[in-house]
Amino acid sequence: MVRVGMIGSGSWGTALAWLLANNGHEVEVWSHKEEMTRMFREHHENTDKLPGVILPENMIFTSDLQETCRDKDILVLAVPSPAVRSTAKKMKEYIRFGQLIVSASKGIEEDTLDYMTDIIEEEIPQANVAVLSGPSHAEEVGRGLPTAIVAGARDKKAADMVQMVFMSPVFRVYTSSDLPGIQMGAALKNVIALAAGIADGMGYGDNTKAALITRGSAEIARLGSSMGVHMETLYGLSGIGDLIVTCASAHSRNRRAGYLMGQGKSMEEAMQEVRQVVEGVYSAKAGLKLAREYQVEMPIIEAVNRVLFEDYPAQEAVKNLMLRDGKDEIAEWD
Ligand SMILES: NC(=O)C1=CN([C@@H]2O[C@H](COP(=O)(O)OP(=O)(O)OC[C@H]3O[C@@H](n4cnc5c(N)ncnc54)[C@H](OP(=O)(O)O)[C@@H]3O)[C@@H](O)[C@H]2O)C=CC1
Ligand SMILES: O=C(CO)COP(=O)(O)O
Repeated sequence: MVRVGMIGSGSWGTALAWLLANNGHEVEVWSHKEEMTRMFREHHENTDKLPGVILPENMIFTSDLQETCRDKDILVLAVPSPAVRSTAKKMKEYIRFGQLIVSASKGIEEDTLDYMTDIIEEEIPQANVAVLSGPSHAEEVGRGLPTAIVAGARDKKAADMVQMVFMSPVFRVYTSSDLPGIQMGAALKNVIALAAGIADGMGYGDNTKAALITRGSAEIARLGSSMGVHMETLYGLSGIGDLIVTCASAHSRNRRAGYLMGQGKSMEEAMQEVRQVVEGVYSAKAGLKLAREYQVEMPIIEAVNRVLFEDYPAQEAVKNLMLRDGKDEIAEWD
């Protein structure tokens, strides 16, 4: 048994708290609003973001960040990516040297192009930082449906610790040393999922979806290759695995937001209707900045940016993607 502090109590923090409690660990859950803590204390359930997943009676809920960080073997940071830096800043003074913090958030910071683990390391230099990522919708993890995921860390001991703590008969955890590769796939799949959702919303078919997933994966691989991440990671659980689930699942908020935009809603209207964090909207600009910095062609990411931020009609964006100059898939002719 280890003591875990769950920092963030949206759908993902709630599902992970449920999983870890089922694994026999002592879990304390921090919410950034008192009203959320009251909801958890009263119902032992996140009635707003993950109804139906009942947390144990003995689980502690609080809005006191210091209390959640104190005396914990592991802290899991599961807040939306735009809130990771500010939350890490607040945590800093409560973290002891070498304390393990696992990032469960998916995103790239727009201004700095930092991954979530970079932000945590910058803000809390005394921490030992890891990441957990892969195809894992909270709605399914919270029902105990078999899921496989990757735990990444710079040192093997930290990755092994995360694997040991999270692993269960319904949650299989692989370890990895490729922190950038894991987080690049995690952030950019959300942008491609917006495109897949837009295509669904416009009434396109499975062929279109398969094309977006495959060519989206090619874009991410091109960038990954320029940035020196491992291709195995991008073709693994946190890359193609998460890309598939996010583009296809009915649970995906990114796909749903895209769907609403494909049906004619604005980005703001779609985000409001989804009522949960749509990370692809925050990572889209970061993806485009990286493409420009590393001079990599990323036409789908570019098209999503135009539709999101320039009011560009989705129909035109699809037409432009289809009518780009003919390209090779492989060009090793004799
Ligand atoms: N849901 C999933 O299936 C998975 C999610 N993730 C990742 O987990 C992260 C969290 O997403 P998820 O739990 O799904 O999001 P949700 O939309 O379910 O919940 C977000 C929660 O974060 C709270 N919040 C908003 N701002 C802050 C802040 N500044 N500090 C602390 N909490 C804040 C929200 O509260 P309020 O009501 O005030 O907005 C809300 O309770 C994201 O990066 C996501 O990509 C990863 C894997 C799976
Ligand atoms: O990252 C996720 C599943 O692995 C969640 O994706 P959505 O944010 O699109 O729901």
